[in-house]
Amino acid sequence: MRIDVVSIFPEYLAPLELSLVGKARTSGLLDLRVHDLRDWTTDRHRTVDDTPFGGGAGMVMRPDVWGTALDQLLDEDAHLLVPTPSGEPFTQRTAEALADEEHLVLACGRYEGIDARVAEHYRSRGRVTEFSLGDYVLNGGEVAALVVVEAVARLLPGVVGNPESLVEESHGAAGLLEYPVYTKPPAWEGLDVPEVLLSGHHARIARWRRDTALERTAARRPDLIAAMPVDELDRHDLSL
Ligand SMILES: Nc1cc(-c2ccc3cc[nH]c3c2)n[nH]1
Repeated sequence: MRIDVVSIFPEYLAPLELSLVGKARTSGLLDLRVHDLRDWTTDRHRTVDDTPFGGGAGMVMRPDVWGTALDQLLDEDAHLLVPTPSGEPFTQRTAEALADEEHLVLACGRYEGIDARVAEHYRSRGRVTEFSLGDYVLNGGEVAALVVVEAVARLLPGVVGNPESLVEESHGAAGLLEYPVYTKPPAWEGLDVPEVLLSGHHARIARWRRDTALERTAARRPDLIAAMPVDELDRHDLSL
């Protein structure tokens, strides 16, 4: 998979040289290229923004500079991803779908955002997804790009050492939150590890983990339970 990330702060993406994503790049599993949007400017000051039509505070990123950059980076099978507070939610399902694609291009905005005509223009030429990480406002799209690259890269075959660990995870196939995990020592600060986990009884351990995941999900994310298909609820012995 190839991922291009365009930003006026390319150094923000430096953490993607580390750990699993860094190894995926070195091994060739992931072809990740980070670009400075200002490399596509033509004026002496390398200007990427201007004042907003209609007035208001802040600056807006110019469509022409983005257009020059994206015309160069987007090929016919590329999927343009634009982080924005007004986008559709980015979820594990989104990551799973993106992990099957050949080429992603992440356009990281700053200031008050990117001129709306950029997404509009490229929608007429290929796939564009404006997405949000959640209902809070960041100062730019770079943090969202870090999240997307990590969430997608870890799903690529060969990136995570033990693919089993991708099966049982939060918001995984069961759509439940993860159960709590424990390791040695068995007692710490007067707190013990749940007995069942020391029993070696795999069926009971599996049941405890599923029940605890359900309890956590019902308590912290009732929306996930409400969104669960009826046959899934039945599978978890849940009836609403
Ligand atoms: N979920 C979420 C995305 C953002 C975001 C994304 C891009 C830009 C550009 C300027 N401000 C931005 C904020 N905030 N929160």
